[in-house]
Amino acid sequence: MIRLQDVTVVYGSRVILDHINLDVRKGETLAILGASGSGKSTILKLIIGLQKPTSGHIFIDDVDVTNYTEEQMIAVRQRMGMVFQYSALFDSMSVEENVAFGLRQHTKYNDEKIQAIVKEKLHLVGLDTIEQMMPNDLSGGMKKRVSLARAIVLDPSLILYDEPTAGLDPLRCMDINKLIVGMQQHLKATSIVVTHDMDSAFYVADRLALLQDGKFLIVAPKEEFRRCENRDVQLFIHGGVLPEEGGRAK
Ligand SMILES: Nc1ncnc2c1ncn2[C@@H]1O[C@H](COP(=O)(O)OP(=O)(O)OP(=O)(O)O)[C@@H](O)[C@H]1O
Repeated sequence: MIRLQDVTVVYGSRVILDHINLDVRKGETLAILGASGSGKSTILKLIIGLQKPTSGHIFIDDVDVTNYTEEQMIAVRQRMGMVFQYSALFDSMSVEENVAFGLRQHTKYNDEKIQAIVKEKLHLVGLDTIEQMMPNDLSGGMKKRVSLARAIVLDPSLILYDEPTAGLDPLRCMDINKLIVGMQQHLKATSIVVTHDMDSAFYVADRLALLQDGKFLIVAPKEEFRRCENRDVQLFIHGGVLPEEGGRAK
């Protein structure tokens, strides 16, 4: 579904991604982990075409989109839903207008149909009867849900999540984790989740990828990732402190 082939991204003299390869399979949820500044968001930007690689190729549904123009990418992006860090809702628009945005931009549906779809998507993320509220009146968790409803409004085949649980308390994090799994099951979409949150990654993902020094240290199914004996992987899993220093991890 998504392939990054020998991709390098250089900003000035800094190599952010160094000849990386990644396949994201249709229908799976892949979590991309890594320290701050390791290039996780850059990978999302490459996939949605907001960033071009310095070298290498990006394939979406077997089509090489590396050299697509912005106009060509707009059509590709319609098959993608993006849940931004901090929700990125339009503050001057109601919840309904926020969720309807993609429909108004990319379809010719009448108001009645748009309202029905907005209602259905809000219901899917567990928010009923809040269409007329403004983003500033919503809690952080509700904003994330609205952001997710907006992302799925065009029934995307790929959903990209940038730090979906950032800034939420543990209960709200679990709400969002359950929603991510629910969306994947309901829409049969492929999902990529960029996160620092190990618990969230293990909850939502089929496979996990860890970026370090411009490369993937490991890309593996959840259990294989958990059992990986590489010391840096174990340090990342355990938040920098190994359970038994000198124990299993090396
Ligand atoms: N347009 C740009 N020009 C120059 N440097 C950039 C640009 N975009 C990102 N960077 C740098 O590239 C590095 C990787 O950024 P990126 O946002 O992909 O990291 P990240 O892993 O998502 O970090 P975080 O977890 O903090 O969001 C960072 O050091 C960032 O400052």
